[in-house]
Amino acid sequence: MSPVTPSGGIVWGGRRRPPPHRAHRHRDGRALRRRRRLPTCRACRCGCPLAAFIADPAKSPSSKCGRAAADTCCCAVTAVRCHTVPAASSYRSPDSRARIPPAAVVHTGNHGLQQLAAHPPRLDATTASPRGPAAVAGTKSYCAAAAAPRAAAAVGIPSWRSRRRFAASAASTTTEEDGAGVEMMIPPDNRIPATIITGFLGSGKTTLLNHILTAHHGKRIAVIENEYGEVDIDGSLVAAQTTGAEDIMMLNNGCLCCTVRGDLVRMIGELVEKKKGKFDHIIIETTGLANPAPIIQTFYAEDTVFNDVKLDGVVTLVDAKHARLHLDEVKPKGIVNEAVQQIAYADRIIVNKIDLVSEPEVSSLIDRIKNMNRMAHLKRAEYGKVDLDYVLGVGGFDLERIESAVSEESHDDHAEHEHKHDHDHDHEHHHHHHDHDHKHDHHAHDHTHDPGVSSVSIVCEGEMDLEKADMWLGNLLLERSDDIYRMKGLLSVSGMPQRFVFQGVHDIFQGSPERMWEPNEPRINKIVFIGKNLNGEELEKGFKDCLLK
Ligand SMILES: Nc1nc2c(ncn2[C@@H]2O[C@H](COP(=O)(O)OP(=O)(O)OP(=O)(O)O)[C@@H](O)[C@H]2O)c(=O)[nH]1
Repeated sequence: MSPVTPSGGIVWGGRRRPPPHRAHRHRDGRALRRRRRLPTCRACRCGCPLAAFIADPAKSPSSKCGRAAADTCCCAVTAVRCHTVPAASSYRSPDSRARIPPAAVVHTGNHGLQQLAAHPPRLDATTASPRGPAAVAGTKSYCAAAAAPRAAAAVGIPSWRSRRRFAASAASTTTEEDGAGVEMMIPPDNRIPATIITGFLGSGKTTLLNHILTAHHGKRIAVIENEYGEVDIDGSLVAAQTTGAEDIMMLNNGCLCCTVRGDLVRMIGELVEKKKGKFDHIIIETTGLANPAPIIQTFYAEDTVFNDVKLDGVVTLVDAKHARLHLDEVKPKGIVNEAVQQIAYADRIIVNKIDLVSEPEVSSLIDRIKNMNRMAHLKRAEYGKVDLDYVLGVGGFDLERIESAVSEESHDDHAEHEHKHDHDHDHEHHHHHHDHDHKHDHHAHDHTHDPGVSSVSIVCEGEMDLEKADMWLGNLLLERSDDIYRMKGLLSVSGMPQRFVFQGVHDIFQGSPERMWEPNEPRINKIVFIGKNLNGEELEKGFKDCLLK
């Protein structure tokens, strides 16, 4: 289930079920052995099999913060959050089981894209686009009553089949369900932005934090500092250098991504409750051994966090001298390599300590990092000295910035390229991305240098068949959501006058129609995946098969 977020996006979570005919067949058409019926989530009735959560409670975002996870899937946590999204007023679903924000576009499990196409945002009479002047003015209008049946569907619909039927009828009905001109205003997204600073042990996180805190930016920053041990060394290092204007909260004796995640939720809650209005930004410094994924998920899965705080970006420090050692480390099966994860989830990467290595060493490290995460911007630095707007106000999880994220995927290469020119070094330039600037055909990168984590980007012209795209993405996430760390895309959907943007972290997915396509604008689809063992050719084929023939 999914709400429209305060910024107008749609969020949903949980494992998707494939349509029945697919669920009972292997890809090659062989019939599957009949599956044992698994208990399903009781809280949101999404139909998610709970086996994974029962077998591995750690997989449930709720389990770490003390909520019972036994009969609740990750969607249910999302559902709780959905119902408490602040809104001008709230809609009570027909069965009165849940409060739904009035403009909630509640997805129907497997047909998020289709639902969106059926009910794109209705433009305000005074606005040209939901992301145009309306967004600047901080208002967006959506069809209110259209949310009602979807909300009902979300809280009470028992099976995938009926949800699908509902989606189909919603798409074709335009009378009372559409609310006949009733429009609701979505409030602007006033949630407090939060930045996660991560990076391996000693990479320069605290140094960067001090650089931010001591700079003149006019922002009032609250800091949550996580230390593995009981003694808050970093806390004193940070505190000693600040003017005392900022709040520094310590989270000791555990790592944010596991043992003290509940404390993070509590701490953010406290900050918001007691000090709202007294700070403009939250910075969270993780331990050097943190896996950012569960921390990112906390921002979506926990009401107390989601309602008041939005994740702005993940900034990862990489120690130019020692990174290779950590990236090369082979971990036992099932254990993640934190250094790799920290790069894979980053929106901004700072290759720090470049004073300690030669230029060719930095360049080859940068090439390697870019192969792992092509979406993140990358800068070199000494002592974390970067412009503040490089790390604050990133909008890495903001749908309004998706386009630049997927388009600038190539720009950074150019920036890096220019950088190389600046330094006038004699080494090879890589023209990896130049091709697609000139032919809007296809292009997929499957970087195999790092067998683990890589980026795959696909660009192709044409219009997407919504049903096929929905099915493809649904099945992909069903099978591979553990391996797909980040995903961002911009789609040209057949019949949708706006561009459709989306971003996801594993199976938490956020999407929204964006500005109108210009009359002569080429209908180009772009999608970028970052994940483990990605097969670029397979992804490209699956994606291109969704194009209207
Ligand atoms: N030579 C050099 N040293 C640096 C640079 N950046 C940071 N350092 C030093 O590296 C050491 C570790 O920096 P920190 O900022 O504490 O690193 P950290 O990532 O917070 O470390 P942990 O909290 O232990 O994970 C400190 O002594 C810094 O002064 C740099 O660019 N060049």
